[in-house]
Amino acid sequence: MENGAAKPVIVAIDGPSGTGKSSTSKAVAAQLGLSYLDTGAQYRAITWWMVSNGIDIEDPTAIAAVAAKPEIISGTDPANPTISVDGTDVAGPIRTQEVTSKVSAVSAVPEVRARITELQRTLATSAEYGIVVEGRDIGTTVLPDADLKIFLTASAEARAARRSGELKGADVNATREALIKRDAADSSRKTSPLAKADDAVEVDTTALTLPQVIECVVTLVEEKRAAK
Ligand SMILES: Nc1ncnc2c1ncn2[C@@H]1O[C@H](COP(=O)(O)OP(=O)(O)OP(=O)(O)O)[C@@H](O)[C@H]1O
Ligand SMILES: Nc1ccn([C@@H]2O[C@H](COP(=O)(O)O)[C@@H](O)[C@H]2O)c(=O)n1
Repeated sequence: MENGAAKPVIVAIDGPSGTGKSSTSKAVAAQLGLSYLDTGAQYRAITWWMVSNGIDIEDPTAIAAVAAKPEIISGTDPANPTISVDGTDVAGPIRTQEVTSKVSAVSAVPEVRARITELQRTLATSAEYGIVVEGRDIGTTVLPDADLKIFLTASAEARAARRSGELKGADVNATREALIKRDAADSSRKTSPLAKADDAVEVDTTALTLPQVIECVVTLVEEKRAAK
């Protein structure tokens, strides 16, 4: 950990599924003494609540009507990121296949995005030493004035291989199709789609190891900090 007397720095890391956003962001934040926010976990948490409360995921009006109800709390320590809904730890349940398959429909609802975006901005502005925020629309919508914006990419094949390794032998082709489907839904929604900000630095991670990506991002953050 290192934070010294440096001014707070806000880093936005966006990109499609499986490009390494969470692994990279957590490691960079830990190495530089910054907070860390996984915004996908927040969208998964509200999706988990909708499913648990019998809300019809195919009905955006029904989702919008209850979007303000669940209390979602994110812990931003990169060594122990937490996520709870109405006081219940949902770190495990939000990673189920059911939530993964439904999250894009819930996250496309404008009232859900407005609610979650507000939470994200509050956390980002209150981080004492700065924060690494990872998601799909951080550089474009949530924190358009971030000090540094990174857009991670990787081939669908590399991302599927990474994910199926993580899911202990899941079928690579099925995993690849599921990733592509979720990216298409996230990129084509009307409100705040997955997109690279014009001023983001694009890092193609296909041929890079995770430590190489982390080193690349740490260097970019240090350069920004030095220039502040
Ligand atoms: N450069 C890399 N080389 C090899 N494996 C990697 C690399 N980056 C990440 N991984 C692995 O790929 C998997 C997905 O990474 P991670 O969860 O960080 O991606 P993500 O972009 O946050 O995905 P999602 O948006 O779906 O949550 C993890 O098992 C991680 O360890
Ligand atoms: N800024 C964001 C972050 C995430 N989403 C939605 O959440 C889903 C899950 O994200 P993971 O990173 O945990 O895989 C993602 O597919 C998006 O639907 C978002 O909309 N905006």
